Amino acid sequence: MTIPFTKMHGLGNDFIIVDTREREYPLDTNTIRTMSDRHHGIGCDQFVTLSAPTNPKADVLVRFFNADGSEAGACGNASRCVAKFVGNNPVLQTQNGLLPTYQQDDLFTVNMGKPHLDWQSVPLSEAHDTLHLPLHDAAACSMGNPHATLFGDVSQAEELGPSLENAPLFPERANIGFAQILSPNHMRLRVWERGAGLTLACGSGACAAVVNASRRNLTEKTCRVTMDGGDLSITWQEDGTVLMTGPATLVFHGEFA
Ligand SMILES: N[C@H](CCC[C@H](N)C(=O)O)C(=O)O
Repeated sequence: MTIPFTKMHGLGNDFIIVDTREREYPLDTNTIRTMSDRHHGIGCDQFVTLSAPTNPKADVLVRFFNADGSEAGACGNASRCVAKFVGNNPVLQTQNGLLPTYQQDDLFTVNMGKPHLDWQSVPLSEAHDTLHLPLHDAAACSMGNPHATLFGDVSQAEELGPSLENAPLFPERANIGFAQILSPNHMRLRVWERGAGLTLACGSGACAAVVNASRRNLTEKTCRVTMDGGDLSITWQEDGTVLMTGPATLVFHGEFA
């Protein structure tokens, strides 16, 4: 059986999307890893499945898997791509709850929900102030997936990312953001992603970085985040939820043999 898929990206953070709403496909972890492999398969940072929602307030149920086959509770860039793929401003049902989406011209906004700020929710393996971890003085929060943000030099991502992703402090591993504050409303960010490595952009990582930076009074709650693949606009709203706005690009449709 061949598996139809759609290839999309958000600022170069790329995805395979398989729509199982009309028909099931054999998508075990091995198949996901093979399809995600850039040499033996199609290649992507994350693999995304769409299925019928179980919540009547949602339009589509979305699951996110890293290239290593591990499941992620959130994926901001992929959420914008799913909003474009499904159309009509769908509400996404995800592990992190219902995410409303809005399109304006060629930009897509996803309400990524509220960040989780306590150590048990990140999660950490022991109690710590999530604003100042005993690990490069990083700040941590969850956007439905674990994020740690280091403030300083973005060039350290490749050097420090692998060990920090797997640090004992992160029992579920973590996405590691390296942020440089440029102004109260602008930062540079690079993210070493859990299960995927260094990506050109990370939507949930950009949300986490703005939440963490504003908690430390390093930026305002509205901030432009410039990553290797381009810019996202992030706003941590008064109601506690985080808006992320950026592009979503369709690359091609295909069939995996
Ligand atoms: N690229 C995604 C993040 C994937 C997160 C995944 N690496 C994990 O949490 O395991 C984004 O745009 O938010």
